[in-house]
Amino acid sequence: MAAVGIAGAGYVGLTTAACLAALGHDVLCAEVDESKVARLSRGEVTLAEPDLAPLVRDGLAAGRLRFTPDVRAAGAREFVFACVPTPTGPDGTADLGALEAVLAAIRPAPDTVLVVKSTVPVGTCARIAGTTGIAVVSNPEFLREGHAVHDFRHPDRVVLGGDEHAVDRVAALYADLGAPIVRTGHAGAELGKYASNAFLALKLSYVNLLARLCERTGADIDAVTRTMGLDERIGPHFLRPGPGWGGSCLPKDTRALVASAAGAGVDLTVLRAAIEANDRQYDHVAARIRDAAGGSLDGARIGLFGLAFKAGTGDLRDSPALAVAGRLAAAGATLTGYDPAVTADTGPVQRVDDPVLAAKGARVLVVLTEWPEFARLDWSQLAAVAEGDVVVDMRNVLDPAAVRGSGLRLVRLGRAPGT
Ligand SMILES: NC(=O)C1=CN([C@@H]2O[C@H](COP(=O)(O)OP(=O)(O)OC[C@H]3O[C@@H](n4cnc5c(N)ncnc54)[C@H](O)[C@@H]3O)[C@@H](O)[C@H]2O)C=CC1
Ligand SMILES: O=C(O)[C@H]1O[C@H](OP(=O)(O)OP(=O)(O)OC[C@H]2O[C@@H](n3ccc(=O)[nH]c3=O)[C@H](O)[C@@H]2O)[C@H](O)[C@@H](O)[C@@H]1O
Repeated sequence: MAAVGIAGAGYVGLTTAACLAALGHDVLCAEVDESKVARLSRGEVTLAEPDLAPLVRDGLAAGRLRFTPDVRAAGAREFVFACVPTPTGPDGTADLGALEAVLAAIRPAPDTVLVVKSTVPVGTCARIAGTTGIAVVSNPEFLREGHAVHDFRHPDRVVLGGDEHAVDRVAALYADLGAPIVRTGHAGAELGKYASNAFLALKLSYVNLLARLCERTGADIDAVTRTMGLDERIGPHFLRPGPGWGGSCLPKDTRALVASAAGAGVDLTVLRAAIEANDRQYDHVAARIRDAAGGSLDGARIGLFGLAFKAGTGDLRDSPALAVAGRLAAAGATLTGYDPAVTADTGPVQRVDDPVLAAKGARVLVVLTEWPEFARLDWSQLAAVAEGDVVVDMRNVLDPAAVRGSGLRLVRLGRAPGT
C-alpha cells in the first residue's frame, strides 16, 4: 500500500483517487474548490460517471480515501499525482498554470515521485525534472467521459515515461490491473497521449468528409464505414459520422499538438486539415438544417434533440451541438432544445426538460447528440406537435422505419436527400 496524494478532483483526479483507493492505496485528494471538497467528503459525487459515487463512498468508509483543500498536504506524499486542467493558452499550446501551482505545493523528500496525469506538451516533464530535481513520471490518462471508472480499471494500456526506477515504482501502483504497460521516456509518453487523441480526431474528420461525399454520390455511409471497419488494420471503432467532434479534450489537444509541433519545426498538415474540416462540418450541418427548413432559417423555430458533446454526459464543453446551434441562431432561428443530462445554461438554446416541448411548433426537428434513447421516443407524438414534417438526424441514431411511420420525412448524415 502506497501513500498517494492527488491534486485535482475532476474527471481524471477523482476517478484516479477512488480507483487507487479501491486498489488498496492510502489516498489524499486535494482540490482547490472548497465546496467540492465538502461535498466529496460527505460522499456526494456530482459527476455523472457510472460506479464512481459508490467507489468514493467505499473509499471514505474504509478510511483509504480523504479529501482536503490543502494541496500542500497532498504534495507531501510519496506519490503526487497532478490531475489538474491544462486548457488552451494564449499561444495555442497548453496553459500549465495549474500544474505550476501543484509543483509549488510539493514538499520533496528523497522518495517523492511526481506523476503527471494531466495532458502536457512534450518537454514538460523533462523540464520539471531538470529544474526541480524531483523524480517525474509522465502517466497520461486515456479515460473517456461517461466510462471513467471502467476505463481506469480496464485500460488498453498504462503509459509510463521517466527514468527506470521511478517508472518501476509507479508501475507497482497499477500492478493489480494487469494492463499492458508502455515504458518509455518523458517525451514518448507525452507525445503518445496527444498522438492518440489527434488520431481519433483525424479518423472522425475523415469519416465526416466521407459522409458528405456519400450525400453527393448516393453511397451509403453505413456500408462504407462497415467496409472499412471489417478490415482489421482499420478497426470498427470511432467511425460514426456526426455533426463534428468536440468535448473537453479532442479540440484542445489537437490545437495544442499543432502549436507545439510548429514550435518544434514540424507542420502537422494532416491534423490542421482535420481541425479545419471539423469547423466546416458545423457549417455543413447547419446548411442541411437550413435546407430542411425550406432554404431560410430566419424566424424558423428549430427543435434540437441533444446538446451535450456526446451521449452519456451532460458536459457542454466544446459541444458540436452548441457550435451548430450558434450558427442556426446567427441565421435567425429560434432554438428549443432537449437533452437528458444537461442542466447548465445553453446559450442561444432555450432548454426544456421534455422532448415534446422541444418539438412543439418546430419547423425542423434535429438530432445532434447520439443518445440511444432518442430512437425510442414516440416520433408520432412529436410529429403531431411539430409545425413542419422533417427530422434531421445528424447522428444516424433514429430508426428510419419508425420515423417514416410517424409521417415525418427523415434527413440523415451521409445519405443523399430523400434516401
Ligand atoms: N476529462 C477527460 O476525459 C480527460 C482529461 N484528461 C486531462 O486531464 C487533465 C484534467 O482534466 P479533467 O479531470 O477533465 O479536469 P476537470 O476540470 O474535470 O478537473 C480538474 C480539477 O482540478 C482542480 N484544480 C485546479 N487547479 C488546482 C490546483 N492547483 N490544485 C488542486 N486542484 C486544482 C479544479 O478545481 C477541478 O476540480 C487535463 O489535462 C485533461 O486534458 C486526460 C484524459 C481524459
Ligand atoms: O483526453 C481526453 O480527455 C479523452 O478524450 C476522448 O474522450 P472524450 O472527450 O470523453 O470523448 P470521446 O468519446 O472520444 O468523443 C469525442 C467526440 O467525438 C464524437 N464521436 C466519437 C466517436 C464516433 O464514432 N463519432 C463521433 O462523432 C463524440 O460524439 C464527441 O463529440 C478520448 O476518447 C479519450 O481516450 C481521452 O482520454
